[in-house]
Amino acid sequence: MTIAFEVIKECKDTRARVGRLYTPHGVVDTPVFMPVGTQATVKAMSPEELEEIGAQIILSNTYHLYLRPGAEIIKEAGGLHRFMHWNHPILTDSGGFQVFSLADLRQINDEGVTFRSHIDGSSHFLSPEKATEIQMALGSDIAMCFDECPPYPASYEQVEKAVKRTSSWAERCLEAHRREDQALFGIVQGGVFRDLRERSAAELTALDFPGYAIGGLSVGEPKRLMYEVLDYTVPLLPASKPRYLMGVGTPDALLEGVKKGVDMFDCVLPTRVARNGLALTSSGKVVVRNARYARDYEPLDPECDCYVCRNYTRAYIRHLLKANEILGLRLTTYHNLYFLIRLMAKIRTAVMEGYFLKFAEEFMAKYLEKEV
Ligand SMILES: CCOC(=O)Nc1nc2cc3nc(NC)[nH]c3cc2c(=O)[nH]1
Repeated sequence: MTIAFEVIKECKDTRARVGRLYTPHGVVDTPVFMPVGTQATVKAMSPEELEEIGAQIILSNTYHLYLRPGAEIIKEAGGLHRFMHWNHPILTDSGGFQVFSLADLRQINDEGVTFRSHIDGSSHFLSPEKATEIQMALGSDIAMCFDECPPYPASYEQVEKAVKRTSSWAERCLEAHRREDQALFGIVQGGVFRDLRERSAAELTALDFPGYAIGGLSVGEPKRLMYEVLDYTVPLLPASKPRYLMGVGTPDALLEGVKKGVDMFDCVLPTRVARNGLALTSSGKVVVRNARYARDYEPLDPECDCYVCRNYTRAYIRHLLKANEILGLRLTTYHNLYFLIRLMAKIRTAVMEGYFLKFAEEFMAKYLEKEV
């Protein structure tokens, strides 16, 4: 068995659950937040710092690594774990979403996708088989099926077409997948249409994947619509397998997703907003670049016990960011990742000890009470 998942504790009054994901590179306690390491690095963080922060599993992007440095180099280097010196679990996406959102798409048909590289304009073709081969070469612990994620809003016909393709491409990925030490997860599409979500889930669960992602969300739809889709989509997935909500998210969305039964999350938010000088704190967002922090000698988050909050002030980090000093980026990123990973640890404890709903309510009351 390349991957095994066990539910350790279920919440009484919500769908939240604590689980354990066993992978070839180690065990992952869920619910888990996965830092995004698009180009084989979580921007501005070393693997040792990620371990210090408590990161259990990271995500890397197939589309990017295929274009640069190329799957062959990473394979020759001994695979992605060795190449980037990260000896814990790695999940790679299939490249589908990236092609749609980054490359200038030349053509998409039932065979696959022809696109021009966003780096040098060269022409490429990605198919379910190719996306699977690349992920086998990278050697991630969890690979994702090559899917079609429609934009939002999208017509019923557009979404239906994407569901059909995603299901047929999922079969082709399964057919092409040959690595015993790598799990392949299916991705449920269907946009915001209940019958299409039901159809996509039925077709994918029939293929008996070891885990399932809920795709096609966090693509610009209102949050309440995302939550509505989760409410009727999560129950369609096998309770004994991990459920992964892609591209989510903010602290409130993480809490809501856990409440609705999601086990795995990824989002560029903590690293991306750090680059804009925004820190996540227990009482809301702190835009530490603002002049109001020039003489603020408090830590980013007075309630945080991370390395950054124990040793640096808002005034110093603001100075670094204003001066475009690399350390400013690093410190803000370190804290933001720690904040989200710590939040997931608190959520796991709250579920284990039976006070998750109370924890979620108290956290949200504090977090959204003000833009600090
Ligand atoms: C992470 C694995 O994903 C894939 O291989 N395909 C895929 N990726 C997505 C990434 C997304 N990020 C967001 N919001 C930031 N929404 C996403 C949806 C998908 C998706 O449907 N399909």
